[in-house]
Amino acid sequence: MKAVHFGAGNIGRGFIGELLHDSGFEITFVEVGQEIVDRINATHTYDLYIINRNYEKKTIDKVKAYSPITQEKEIIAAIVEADIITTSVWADNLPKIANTMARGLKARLAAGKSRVNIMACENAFFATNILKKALLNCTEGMTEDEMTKIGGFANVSVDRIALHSIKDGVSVPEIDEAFELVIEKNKLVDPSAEPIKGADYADNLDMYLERKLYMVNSGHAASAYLGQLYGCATVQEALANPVILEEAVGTMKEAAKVLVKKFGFKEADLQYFIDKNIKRFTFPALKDEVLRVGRAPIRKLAEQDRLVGPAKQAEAYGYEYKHLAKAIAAAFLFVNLDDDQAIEVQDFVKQNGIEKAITHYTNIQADTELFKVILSNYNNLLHVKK
Ligand SMILES: NC(=O)C1=CN([C@@H]2O[C@H](COP(=O)(O)OP(=O)(O)OC[C@H]3O[C@@H](n4cnc5c(N)ncnc54)[C@H](O)[C@@H]3O)[C@@H](O)[C@H]2O)C=CC1
Ligand SMILES: O=P(O)(O)OC[C@H]1O[C@](O)(CO)[C@@H](O)[C@@H]1O
Repeated sequence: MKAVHFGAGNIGRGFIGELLHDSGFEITFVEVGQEIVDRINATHTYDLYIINRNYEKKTIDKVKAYSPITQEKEIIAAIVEADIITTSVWADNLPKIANTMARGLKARLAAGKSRVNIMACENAFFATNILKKALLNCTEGMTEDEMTKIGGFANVSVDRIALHSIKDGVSVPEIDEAFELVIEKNKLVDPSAEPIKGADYADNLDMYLERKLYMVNSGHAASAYLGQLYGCATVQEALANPVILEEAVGTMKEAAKVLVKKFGFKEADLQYFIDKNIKRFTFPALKDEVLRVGRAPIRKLAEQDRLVGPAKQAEAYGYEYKHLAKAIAAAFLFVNLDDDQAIEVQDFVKQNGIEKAITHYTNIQADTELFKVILSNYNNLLHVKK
């Protein structure tokens, strides 16, 4: 079986690549980083390291890689022959891969090939739908009809901590042993076939996506943003501070209350889920930088994303959101001179003031209680900043 995966980064090689390999796929990566492409093609293998098993090495074989800049013809040919197509390039980059993927899918249609499962494995709500939109709107412009004829576009929820270190000048993935990949079953080409071993298959993806983004990612983001304010370099350092731990767990609990109401999750199950994830975040051998976990704050402050999403829903249900509001306020103070989004937020706040920034990035209106709580937290946190 053959897989084409766009993005040979931490999740691409460290998570999706591993599962595809273990499910019996030969993988063709499509990757803009030439050094990663060359490294993969040098041996047609790559290594990954499992953090919780004392960084045990695992070698993934039967892989090759193409550059989308110089090898589009080869990528199109690989898409024609693929049994599955996946991505992990960042949701914002999906429009950038759309033309090549559309050309491949159109060539596949022309060749009379069967429908293929397509999944965008990104931390975003219904990322595969975002990819579909990009395929519709790109200059290559696929129609809805063409997409239906050639693809089973299944959304997924992606949960694994995948970091990297640099070995011989190239990044190598380091992964947490625990993971969860939930696949939208009814959108698959054959809903009764389970193409990726180790994944879960569900019809109601909303509840799993919200549990992942609004609980795992809210607590993680809160640790990163507050951690930086308290002078911590890693999430592990941050969560060793009981004040930050309480805030991070608080965001997860506030989100959990919403999910119990909305989807009927059992409170005890979500409490277990919180404890399990705090254990994952604080695993002693893990050194996860607040700069990585807090990266791209504009994406993380968006209305539907990990902090504002649950806060708005909590407000609508009349539930508490004080921890989420504090984490949102802290995100507005996140500094990383290597992160374009962090720079943009800081510049926007400087030029327009925090009030305008809150509404601009979160779409939370100034006349709401949530807005006021975020604003007062922001002003208090200015004094904490180290
Ligand atoms: N790292 C993690 O622990 C987790 C990451 N995710 C999600 O997975 C996605 C990827 O994250 P990471 O792997 O951490 O990032 P990464 O930066 O390590 O990997 C992304 C890869 O995509 C490549 N890329 C970017 N644009 C491309 C294009 N146009 N064509 C081909 N390749 C392209 C980059 O060069 C890079 O190698 C993101 O959406 C992230 O939110 C989800 C859960 C956990
Ligand atoms: O990848 P994002 O959306 O920037 O989120 C940061 C981190 O959150 C997690 O999904 C888990 O909390 C990661 O491991 C991830 O990389």
